[in-house]
Amino acid sequence: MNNTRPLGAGRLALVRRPAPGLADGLLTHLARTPVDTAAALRQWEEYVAALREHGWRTIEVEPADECPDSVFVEDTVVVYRSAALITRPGADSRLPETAGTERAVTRLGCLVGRITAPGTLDGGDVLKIGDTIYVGRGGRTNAEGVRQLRAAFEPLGARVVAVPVGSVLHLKSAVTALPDGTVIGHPPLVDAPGLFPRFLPVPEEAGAHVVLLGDDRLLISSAAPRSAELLASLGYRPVPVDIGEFEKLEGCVTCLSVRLRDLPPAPADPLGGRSAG
Ligand SMILES: NC(=O)NCCC[C@H](N)C(=O)O
Repeated sequence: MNNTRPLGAGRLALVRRPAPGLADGLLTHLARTPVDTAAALRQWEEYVAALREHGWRTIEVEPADECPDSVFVEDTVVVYRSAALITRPGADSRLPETAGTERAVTRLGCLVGRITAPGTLDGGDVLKIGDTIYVGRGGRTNAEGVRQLRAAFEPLGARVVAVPVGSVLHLKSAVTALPDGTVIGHPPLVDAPGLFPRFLPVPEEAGAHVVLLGDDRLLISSAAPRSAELLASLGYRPVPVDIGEFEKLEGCVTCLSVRLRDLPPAPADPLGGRSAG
């Protein structure tokens, strides 16, 4: 067994540089505390570096400097196989964020669809586990958004499961999944854990969010050391990152990137295929 991972071998993540007005980002469940924009930029750079160090090629979506929340790029698109569904964010101030994301996924050769009014859907409400797509129906994603997601992806082979979300901003503020499909979450914030076939409680809110870096590595907030310890005890290798300035704005490790899978190879791309983990 060896630990080498070929760099640039098909793992691709979209990221978006923080807007100058980041500190004015939306808050729904948290009280506002001052955000240090310079520290946030450093944290974002370290987050991007962590993706790269673990074999991900990162692509910067063009900045949306007029939108304070644009760094949370995950909310603007949902990718399943090679189809990219551009969202219609549930907060009006975030609507202009999608245009740049659409240009980025179009350049990557995705089939592009759009959530249209009156549907709303934030990417943070969508958790994919294999061909099962859980979608949170909450403050940002409405029933019409769920219907449009189903109509877009079920013909491609997905099964869409709607999950009520009440205590947190997005479904993925409450739960994410381990590489084996086990859903993890901090119980006080998970409205319906029984909807998931396997559910593992974690001791911290920030410990509910992991990004699968590949192999057994999990990107996790440094604000969740006890959850990281739990995951390490299960044979995973947590990779902690400090995203404290984004957590003040109800962000988490998942929402700062969009990991792409199953994209067709782009002929002009010297790296070839992009099947991501
Ligand atoms: N997917 C995510 O977890 N996104 C976080 C978005 C936070 C931002 N302040 C918002 O309220 O839209």
